[in-house]
Amino acid sequence: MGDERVMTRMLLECSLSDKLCVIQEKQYEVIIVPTFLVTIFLILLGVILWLFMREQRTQQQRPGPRDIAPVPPSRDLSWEAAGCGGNVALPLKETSVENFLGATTPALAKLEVPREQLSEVLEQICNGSCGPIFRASMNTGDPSKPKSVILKALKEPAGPHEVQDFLGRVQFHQYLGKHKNLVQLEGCCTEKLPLYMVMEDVVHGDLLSFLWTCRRVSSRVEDVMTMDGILYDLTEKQVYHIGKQVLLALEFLQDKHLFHGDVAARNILIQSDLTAKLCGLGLAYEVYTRGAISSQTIPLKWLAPERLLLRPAGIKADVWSFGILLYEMVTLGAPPYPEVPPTSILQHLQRRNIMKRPSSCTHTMYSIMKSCWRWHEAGRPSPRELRLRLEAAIRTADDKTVLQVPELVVPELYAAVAGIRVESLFYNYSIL
Ligand SMILES: Nc1ncnc2c1ncn2[C@@H]1O[C@H](COP(=O)(O)OP(=O)(O)OP(=O)(O)O)[C@@H](O)[C@H]1O
Repeated sequence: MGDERVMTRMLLECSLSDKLCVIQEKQYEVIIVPTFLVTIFLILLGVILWLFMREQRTQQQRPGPRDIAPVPPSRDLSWEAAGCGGNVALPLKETSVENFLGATTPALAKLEVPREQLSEVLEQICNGSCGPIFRASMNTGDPSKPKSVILKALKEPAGPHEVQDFLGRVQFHQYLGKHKNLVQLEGCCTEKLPLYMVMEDVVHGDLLSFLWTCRRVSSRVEDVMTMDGILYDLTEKQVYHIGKQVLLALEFLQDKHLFHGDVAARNILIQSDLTAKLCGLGLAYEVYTRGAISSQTIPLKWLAPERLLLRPAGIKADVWSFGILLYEMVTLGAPPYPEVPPTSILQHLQRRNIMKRPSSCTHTMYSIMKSCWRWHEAGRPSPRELRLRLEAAIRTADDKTVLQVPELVVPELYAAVAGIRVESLFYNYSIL
């Protein structure tokens, strides 16, 4: 150490007693190293601030759930859904699908399900708006307990826009989080093509098929029909029970400044204990990304007047459709306004016509339906108010008489009267 000091002093050409030389000798420790450290610190601080401000700017540019200002939907009110990525307006910075997946997937890493875990595809259920929907088996780690899941795939070939839209849908589910009356995202496979959303399997499928299966001649409770552990009968009380769960899901969406946009029996999944789960969240995703529904359209007979008139719509349009859903349930899946052609529905409503009370519907339930079908949104109850009315009605509702409709459904006829393309009905119903 001492030798080193003498050497340094010799190099600096100063004597051992020279005080200034001590400062010069220690300049590395006293001046240069701290200055260097402070400079590094300032550079790091600058980078962090820049990253923070960039993040803030992108968040402001993205129309998030807080700034949803409903704007009118597009003029195209056909019956056909435009589907996944059909009309996504987000700017696409990455040009290749691989680049895009590489840049986006870290955000979804938490949800990533290793593909090896998805052992076998059991069946294709239908073609959804983004691509085929499969039922598959997922390895849970315990070979004796494989789990059945639903895989919503992105159809191939897919371009960057479709990929971006699909990933946006996955992130939307992630944003929504869990609610027991919304179909649940379990994970995703998004690191490479083909892309999948992994959803919980709601085994008994959609409510419309369930309602059709409930149709039968007999009304005796002893003749209760079961299949795969589900009871195919429905009482007034159960109609309220299912309706209440749908309203809880709508309240959840409303709290997030969203609305569903396509409330109908075909978009409700049902479990054997009659737990109802709202699915078909494609339009809610549009509301989330754009603040309004524009690229997809839904069957006209479920739409509130403001939607038919292409005016801004919100949760009260869902309330209108909820009234139609009650009608669907109490008639065991009859098409709404059977005597009105789908394209004349707006004129029909403009003449202030609403559906008559079905014979199977009590006056209490019909008065709830009528409150949903008030022309002006402001006059309709909120989902919460409706739920409270349903909860009050449940207390005195009939829990014994099984709803019955003897006529069986011919899907093609139903589709024509309801104004739905028969291929877009994912029905899976059995005549018991
Ligand atoms: N989790 C699920 N469990 C059981 N069946 C399901 C599930 N998800 C979807 N299905 C079946 O697939 C059909 C279509 O589902 P869904 O409407 O969610 O798909 P989609 O056409 O991709 O809609 P969107 O684009 O609006 O999300 C349902 O009616 C149902 O029969």
